[in-house]
Amino acid sequence: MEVNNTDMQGDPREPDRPAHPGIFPTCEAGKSERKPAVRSVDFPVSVVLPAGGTGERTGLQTPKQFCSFLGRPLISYTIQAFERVSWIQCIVVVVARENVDLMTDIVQRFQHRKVRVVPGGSTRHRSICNGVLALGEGEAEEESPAADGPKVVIIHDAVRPFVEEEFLYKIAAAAKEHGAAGAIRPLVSTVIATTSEGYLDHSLERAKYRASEMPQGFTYDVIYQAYQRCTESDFEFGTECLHLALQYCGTNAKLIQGPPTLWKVTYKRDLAAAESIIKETLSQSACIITGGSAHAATLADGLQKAAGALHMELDVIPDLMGENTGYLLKEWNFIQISVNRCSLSEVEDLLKDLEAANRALLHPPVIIWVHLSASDEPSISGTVAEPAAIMDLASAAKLRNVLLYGIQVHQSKDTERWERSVLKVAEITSALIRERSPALVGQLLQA
Ligand SMILES: Nc1ccn([C@@H]2O[C@H](COP(=O)(O)OP(=O)(O)OP(=O)(O)O)[C@@H](O)[C@H]2O)c(=O)n1
Ligand SMILES: O=P(O)(O)OC[C@@H](O)[C@@H](O)[C@@H](O)CO
Repeated sequence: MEVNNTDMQGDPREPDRPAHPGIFPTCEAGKSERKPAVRSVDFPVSVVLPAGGTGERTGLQTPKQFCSFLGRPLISYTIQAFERVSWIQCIVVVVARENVDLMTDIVQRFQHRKVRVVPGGSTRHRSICNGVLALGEGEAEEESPAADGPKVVIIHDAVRPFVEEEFLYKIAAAAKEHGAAGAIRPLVSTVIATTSEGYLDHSLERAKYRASEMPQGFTYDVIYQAYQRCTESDFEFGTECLHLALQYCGTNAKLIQGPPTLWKVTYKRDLAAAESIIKETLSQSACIITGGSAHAATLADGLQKAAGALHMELDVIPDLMGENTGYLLKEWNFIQISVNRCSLSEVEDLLKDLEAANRALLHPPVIIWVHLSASDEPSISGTVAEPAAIMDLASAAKLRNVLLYGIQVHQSKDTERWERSVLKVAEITSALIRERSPALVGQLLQA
């Protein structure tokens, strides 16, 4: 099994690769061609997600792993990042005893698979140890774990939601080969030692050091024995599993430089950053449904031309039939254009399709109903949309975690005015998709 060994030799000042938060399934229909094939391991791998902390440094009452973004707790995003990896067998989530019921409810509500919830301890090491022991429950002897335990255990802070499958592969493969492996990142600040009086004692040469991040991987027997042999002081004050492997098992971890997305949510500002990344990732594309109307196709064409400046990729289709049904499985944003048709039947059909695809559990899909009044086309049912109708339908959709917005636009014969209207539709659409604001749900905005 070939593990890419250049990761460690990378220049610590190398330009960071663009953030690719791996929070969405890489196997989404129709998008898999945009992602390189991911590699798979051929040995059993399980995961321990320590989530038993209180998140004091956020200053919030709610532990950060349970803070919600777009209706889902942070930990659910992290679990999703692991459960979508086909070669991961079991995910043990370790939470404070008082949060076991809450965590069990989250697992059920978001239909997470392969997950076990176990009570944590008073420190991170104690929680991780509980998770490791839970994986090996069975006929474990003193110095060796249960025979049916996993070959490799990946340990990953539950508050690091943006982990990519390819990097998990690298860590698991290196752990299998070397007994332990860990993610590292270049240091941003220089590390200094202080005197007891609070003065500078000395500083470390930054180029020689790295920040230890997560995920980390261990062969099960290494991490199991490390926790069997470590001291109470390790349990109480330690922060580094790689150190335990070296200190108590003589296992020197292979270090692999990871992408910048491995950062840990620690402070309140990190929660805002995580929400921004999640929203950004959901907002990169949209599907315009024209219903086969020439006027709608003209508007769609104008929106596509404006989309580049709005950093969005727009696909235009007449309907969601045949091969276009794949959009229901891969797209998060839909723009339904109705021409001189105040009936919301097309939107109602789209809502039914989305419900059947069961996507809204993971993230709130967005539907933007664009009512285009074209003066030279016979009106089917009035030329002005009824605000109350869309408000009512949007309220019903919200209960199913689908966000429905409306835009009213008139196709002017004056080219300049029409171009301005098209640009305004593009700007409103982009903002609605990017922000997914609950406050604007059911509103009929004017372009
Ligand atoms: N007794 C503990 C303490 C921490 N953790 C987990 O270890 C990870 C990294 O720890 P950290 O970022 O320090 O989380 P908290 O301890 O919650 O944060 P704070 O120190 O601000 O309270 C988190 O997912 C946290 O939930 C744990 O499982 N059990
Ligand atoms: O110290 P904290 O509990 O905030 O976070 C844990 C981190 O120390 C840990 O995730 C990495 O440094 C890798 O060991």
